[in-house]
Amino acid sequence: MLEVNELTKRYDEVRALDGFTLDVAAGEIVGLVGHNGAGKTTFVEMVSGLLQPDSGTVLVGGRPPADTRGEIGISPQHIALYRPLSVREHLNLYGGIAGLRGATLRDAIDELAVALQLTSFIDRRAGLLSGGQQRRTQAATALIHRPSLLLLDEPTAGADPETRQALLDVVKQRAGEGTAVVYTTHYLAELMDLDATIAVAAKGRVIARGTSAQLLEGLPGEVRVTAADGEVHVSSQDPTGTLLEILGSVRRPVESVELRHPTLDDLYHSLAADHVH
Ligand SMILES: Nc1ncnc2c1ncn2[C@@H]1O[C@H](COP(=O)(O)OP(=O)(O)OP(=O)(O)O)[C@@H](O)[C@H]1O
Repeated sequence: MLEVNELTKRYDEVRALDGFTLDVAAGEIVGLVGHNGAGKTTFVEMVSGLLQPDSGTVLVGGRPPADTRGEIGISPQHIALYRPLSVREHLNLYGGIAGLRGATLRDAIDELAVALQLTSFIDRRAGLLSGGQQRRTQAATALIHRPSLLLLDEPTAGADPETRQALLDVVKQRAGEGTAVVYTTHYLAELMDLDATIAVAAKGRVIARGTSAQLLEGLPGEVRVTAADGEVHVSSQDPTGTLLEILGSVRRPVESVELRHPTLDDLYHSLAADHVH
């Protein structure tokens, strides 16, 4: 659905993108993670057609972004709502631009209002909403026309747990219907919840890509065993096997056992640590 090949973009001496390549299939959620300044937002802006690359190509469903605007839904990192317009007016506006009319538009608004819990403030002006309510409204403007590609740039930044879960549930549902999703976040736990594949960006390129299981393979976990005569704490690629080995050799009563398998946080630190600007 999305094919991005070798994008480059320079701002004077800063290489914002430096050979950024990423494919996203229909129905796939790709979690795009990386340090501040890794190039994630620049990439999202290029796919949405807001920014031109110096070189490289972007294809959405085989066509350039400029020809596919109605098929893309974007929730930018910074809240971009019209303060005097109500939530319903936003959804009418965005849905209308995408060609939705009459009962189809009304049904789409009703459905999203329930899914993203907008109902209680749907006729309130955006300027009077809380941060979390604005986040949900912004996400709704990206979803209203059922785009085939969703670009969500830190959609849950500053959101409370309920807001976050409502959004994650809608994203999962849309992916289940075949929408391709690029989901930029610093909250790695969200990507586990979404069952997303992961792309790690650093210095303007994707340095690792795969399922979380693929990317976690080979990363060490930790085992800590405390016995009456002291503590053993080791890093191991097979924490369960190592734990059993230690338990087999301990001669004094064991007081506590701690076993930690590698997480996405470990992956993130191991891959991105060497690539900070
Ligand atoms: N308009 C601009 N002018 C100059 N430099 C820019 C501009 N936009 C981005 N950059 C630089 O390009 C690099 C990539 O920025 P980008 O916003 O894409 O990173 P990011 O991965 O989205 O970061 P964050 O996690 O902080 O949102 C940074 O070094 C940034 O300072």
